[in-house]
Amino acid sequence: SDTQTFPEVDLPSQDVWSAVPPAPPHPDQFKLGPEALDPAARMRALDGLNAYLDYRRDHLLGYQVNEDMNAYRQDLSRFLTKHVNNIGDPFQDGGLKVNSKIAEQAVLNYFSTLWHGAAYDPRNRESIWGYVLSMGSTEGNMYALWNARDYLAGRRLLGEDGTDRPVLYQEPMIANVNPNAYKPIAFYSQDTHYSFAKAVRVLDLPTFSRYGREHYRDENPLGGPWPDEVPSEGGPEGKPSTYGPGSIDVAALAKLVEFFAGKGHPIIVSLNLGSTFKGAYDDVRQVADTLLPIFERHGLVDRVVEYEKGQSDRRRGFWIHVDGALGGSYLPFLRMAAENPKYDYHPPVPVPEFDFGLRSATPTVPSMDMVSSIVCSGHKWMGSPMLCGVVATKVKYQMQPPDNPEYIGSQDTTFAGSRNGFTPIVMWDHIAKNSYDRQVSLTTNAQRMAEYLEQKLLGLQAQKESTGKPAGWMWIDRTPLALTVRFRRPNSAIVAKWSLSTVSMLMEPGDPMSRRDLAHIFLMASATPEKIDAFISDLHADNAFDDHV
Ligand SMILES: COC(=O)[C@H](CCSC)/N=C/c1c(COP(=O)(O)O)cnc(C)c1O
Repeated sequence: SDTQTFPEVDLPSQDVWSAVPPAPPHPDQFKLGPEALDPAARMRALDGLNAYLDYRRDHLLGYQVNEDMNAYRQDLSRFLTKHVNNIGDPFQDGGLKVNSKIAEQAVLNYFSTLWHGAAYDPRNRESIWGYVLSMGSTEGNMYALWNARDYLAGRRLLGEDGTDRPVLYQEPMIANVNPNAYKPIAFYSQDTHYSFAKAVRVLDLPTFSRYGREHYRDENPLGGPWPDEVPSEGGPEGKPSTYGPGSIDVAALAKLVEFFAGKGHPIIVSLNLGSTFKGAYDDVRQVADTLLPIFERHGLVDRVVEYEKGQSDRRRGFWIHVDGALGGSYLPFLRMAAENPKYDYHPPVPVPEFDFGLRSATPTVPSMDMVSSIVCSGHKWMGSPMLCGVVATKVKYQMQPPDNPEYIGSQDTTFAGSRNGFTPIVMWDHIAKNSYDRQVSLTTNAQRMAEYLEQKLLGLQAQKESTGKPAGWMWIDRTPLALTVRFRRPNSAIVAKWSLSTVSMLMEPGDPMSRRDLAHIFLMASATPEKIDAFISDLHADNAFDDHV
């Protein structure tokens, strides 16, 4: 336990669990027009919205959000008296001096160390560059896929601008030997967050599924029609992946990657570290060790990219991205807990490796760093009143930006234009208050809360079974080390009260009789035993599962 005292969780004093939910604000109260609102009416609207959101905050269980605002109000409200904008590169001060880049740099270097990379140094191509996101991990994932696409498409790297004309998306010389040399293909599993379907659309980056259907129609190495995404691991006794843990099927991924690498394509693989519905962790170590021999076999470990006038550079032909939206910010501490006997923490399965320190080798390829980019959200595990996060890659992968806007006094190396300057301060403050030791206790406590919830649900299920419900009636399931537990969807009132996230799943694809309506709870730092008990007591009501069979 940490000696440092911490402010109490920033929750209202009233007894929220039995309180009647405040009415949602009425749209008429918020109608805006040519005239300013009467001051009293304006405050009534804001007061009503605030009371409503306080209640919703105190009952949020269904999403990966830590609602403990950790006294940011006391310490950081002064930064709301100015517009703070980190436009441009985080490590270049730029022309807009009202920026918090000093905090952003500290946050980035903290994650570089946490993810076993070297702190940023533009002269060290292995060091870690990144920036604090103005959206959430959707922005980070989109940026990482954009970086991967252009890196593998042979576009010019940052700093390769010694040419006699502006290097704006200069194309490489198309290798006449391999017409697919600069046509990267993206792979991600069926449990991947929907932001990837959006990102590949925005970037016009072909997935193996799209490119396979368009160019290799009847050649799916898995047999049958091309699947939309890489299959996730199957369930027990050969059951489909709907019964599975939610992690990627590495053997299936290897077959698909082998096929496209064999056709000469460079490869982009995105892996989940805390998948959206099941909280599963893809086995990054197994993927890296399995794919490296394939990359080596097809000349993707080291290749020459040639430009006109005899210019060229050497780079790899593959990119592994880790979507650590959820797990990127707490798994390092779970690993510390498992590795240091002083914490007396014994995980049920090994804590996955995933970061820049992960290296693979083959008999003929010496130790090689395998992860090219990592993302994590700040508003999930850490907790933040506004969206934020970190995207990180290595200096050696940075691309020449599309333009060079002199008027911002910095290179335009990020995704956004204006960038949030408040959230780097929030992330900095969170980190400054939470030592590694404290983080270890927070993350092991979350594991205990997940186990606590699971036991409570199993107890309720036993009661249901004793009154005639079939065995396993509540469909309770938890992937090992996941921060979420999934179970039968309760009635709509309970779903709304606790902001549960729900899905309807055909457990046997194509069989409507196998439909399960499921909900899940994420055990974030703000999911206290009192909150869990209050939720469980709602499930004991006779009608708790009424409007969903
Ligand atoms: C249904 O739940 C969600 O969509 C949540 C976001 C809402 S909770 C903050 N997950 C977002 C997410 C994202 C996108 O992150 P955000 O853009 O920060 O919402 C990327 N990757 C994974 C594995 C995710 O789970």
